[in-house]
Amino acid sequence: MPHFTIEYSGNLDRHVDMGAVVELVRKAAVETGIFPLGGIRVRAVRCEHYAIADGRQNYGFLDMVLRLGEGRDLATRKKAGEHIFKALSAYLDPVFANQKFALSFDMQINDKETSWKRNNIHEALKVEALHG
Ligand SMILES: O=C(O)C/C(=C\C=C(/O)C(=O)O)C(=O)O
Repeated sequence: MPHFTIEYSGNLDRHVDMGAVVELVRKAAVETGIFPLGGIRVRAVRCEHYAIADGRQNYGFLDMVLRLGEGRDLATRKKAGEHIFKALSAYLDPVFANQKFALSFDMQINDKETSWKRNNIHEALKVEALHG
C-alpha cells in the first residue's frame, strides 16, 4: 500500500477514460509527497451490477478508497486527500455536467500488526535514482 481502489458504475465507460483516471490519481498521490513512490498502486474496477438512489439506470457513481499505513497525522492525511480529490473531481466535471453522478473518496488506515508486504519496487527505484 498505499492502495487506491476505484469502483465505478459500468455506464461511465462511455464517457470516462479510466486509464487516464488511474494515472491522474497516481500523479496526484505522488504530488502530495507523503507516500513512498514504490508503494503507490491505483486500480479501477468496473461494476457491471449496481443500484443507485431510486433505481434509475442512468445514474452513475465512482467511489475511491485509499488504504494506507499508520504514522501520518490527521492534518497531513486531510491535506493529501483534498489534493487528490480536487484533481479527480475536476477531471470528472464533464460527467457531472452530462449526467447524475456521485463521487466519493475515503481513507482507511491499516493496522500495522496485521499488515504484511513484500515489494522490490522500492529497491529498483533507489538503484535507478543512483545510476539513472
Ligand atoms: O505502510 C503501509 O501499510 C502502506 C504504505 C506503504 C507501503 C509500501 O511502501 C509497500 O507496500 O511497499 C504507506 O506508506 O502507507
